[in-house]
Amino acid sequence: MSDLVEPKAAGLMAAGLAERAKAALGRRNLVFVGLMGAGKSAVGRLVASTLNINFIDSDHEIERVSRMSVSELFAAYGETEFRALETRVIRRLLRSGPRVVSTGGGAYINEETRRLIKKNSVSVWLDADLDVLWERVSKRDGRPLLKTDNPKQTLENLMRVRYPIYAEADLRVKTRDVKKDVIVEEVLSALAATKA
Ligand SMILES: Nc1ncnc2c1ncn2[C@@H]1O[C@H](COP(=O)(O)OP(=O)(O)OP(=O)(O)O)[C@@H](O)[C@H]1O
Ligand SMILES: O=C(O)C1=C[C@@H](O)[C@@H](O)[C@H](O)C1
Ligand SMILES: [Mg+2]
Repeated sequence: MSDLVEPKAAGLMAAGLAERAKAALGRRNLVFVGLMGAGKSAVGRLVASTLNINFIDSDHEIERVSRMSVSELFAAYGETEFRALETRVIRRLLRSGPRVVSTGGGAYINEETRRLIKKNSVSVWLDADLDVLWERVSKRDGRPLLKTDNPKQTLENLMRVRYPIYAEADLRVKTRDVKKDVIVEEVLSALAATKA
């Protein structure tokens, strides 16, 4: 079950919050899941630098090892092969924690990948409303699943199918139109409240 972190006033990070969050994480990985545009990559990177631990983005790692972009991989091999590669890459990334890993939007939906994440990680679902996601993803191309006649409708359909699965994540933080620092602080507060 996910714990929804209530928004709180933006401000200076509470003294010791990063230390408490890091202690709660222990040797586990912190894994961001959620739909395209939720901010997994952007917020994940900031959380990692705040905690002073390594950050890796699974989409970037897939592109590095395959020397192809995600769009090229989808076009050349299709989604099924992409998912198999994604599972292999994430299995390897999760082997040595603690690490912050931002996953691609579909990673947690894959049963095997989800099982791997549940084994040794704290997962955070960055939850967001359709309009927030749409505002962000419509600014940049390169998301093969949104190359449809009505990408906003496609995004909404994905929300319907995927949100019950993302809800299996350990933590849930509602992202919205606020500074990334506010979301970072809410992630750290949620993490600090977990038991190692
Ligand atoms: N809280 C925020 N406020 C404003 N912009 C944000 C916020 N969080 C993320 N963004 C911006 O939204 C865009 C999408 O974010 P990001 O690439 O991190 O999403 P993602 O969840 O990793 O998506 P994908 O699954 O496609 O990789 C980026 O330009 C990022 O800077
Ligand atoms: O939501 C998804 O299924 C995807 C999201 C991106 O991060 C990429 O991993 C790819 O475009 C697939
Ligand atoms: Mg990303």
